[in-house]
Amino acid sequence: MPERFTQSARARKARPVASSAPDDILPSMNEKALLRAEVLARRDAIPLEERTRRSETICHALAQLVASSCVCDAYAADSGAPVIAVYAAMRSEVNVDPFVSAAYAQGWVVCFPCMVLDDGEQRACMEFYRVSPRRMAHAREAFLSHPLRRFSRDALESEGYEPVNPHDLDVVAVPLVAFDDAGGRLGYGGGNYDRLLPRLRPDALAVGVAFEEQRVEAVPRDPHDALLPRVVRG
Ligand SMILES: Nc1nc2c(c(=O)[nH]1)N(C=O)[C@@H](CNc1ccc(C(=O)N[C@@H](CCC(=O)O)C(=O)O)cc1)CN2
Ligand SMILES: Nc1ncnc2c1ncn2[C@@H]1O[C@H](COP(=O)(O)OP(=O)(O)OP(=O)(O)O)[C@@H](O)[C@H]1O
Repeated sequence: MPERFTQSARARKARPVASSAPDDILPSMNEKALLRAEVLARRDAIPLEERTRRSETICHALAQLVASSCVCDAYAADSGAPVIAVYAAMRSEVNVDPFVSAAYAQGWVVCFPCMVLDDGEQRACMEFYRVSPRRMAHAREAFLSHPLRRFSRDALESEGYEPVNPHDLDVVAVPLVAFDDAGGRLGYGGGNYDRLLPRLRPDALAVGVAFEEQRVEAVPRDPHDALLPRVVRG
């Protein structure tokens, strides 16, 4: 698909930022860029077969965590289904496909992120779209295979995809570049999850997923950084 869907494509690599940034934020941005590059190299070095095997273990633990959380208890009482945000793995991220399969098998509602650009806006924002098992192949071609591309909200809507309000998310599996034992987290540098996490309901379960190689002593922390105390790692 779907060039008609796409407004622009940008593959991004971690790199030190340009020196035009204000002095007060430059040190942590450069520190983060260097840490990002170092941890991504460590994650990329895990052989694919091993990543697949360890991803399955992580997914199993994640499914158990969600099933035993009070989020699911609440739905069991009124026979509704929890709304779970996941992601389509890129590069060497933990592959959460086995968790997605388990979620569908439980009848949970599954949502994926997509970078959306509104008319006249410069900055894309991350929205979550519900994807039913029936629509999975369509969604994969439409937007899941291009996590960094920016899509037109109207084009997505005309294909039947409506964004989910973050307030309606019960569980969010957060992709990570790096994390520490104090809840510090680092992503690809878009600030997307930093913006999302404070918008979740207080009772929502946000949980990072990562390989042990992604744990670092301390992630540099800025005022905008949202903490993520829970990480399922393997
Ligand atoms: N698998 C997966 N999917 C994902 C994510 C992820 O981490 N993993 N994302 C996790 O975020 C989003 C895509 N990742 C992105 C990472 C960086 C930028 C980015 O740097 N964007 C702007 C900077 C922000 C701005 O415009 O001010 C840019 O391109 O300059 C965009 C998207 C949504 N889907
Ligand atoms: N809540 C926010 N409001 C405005 N800008 C923000 C917010 N959170 C992050 N940003 C901006 O996003 C940029 C990237 O931040 P940072 O390097 O911490 O991202 P990250 O944690 O790696 O990304 P992500 O949150 O997508 O995983 C920074 O320039 C920061 O100013």
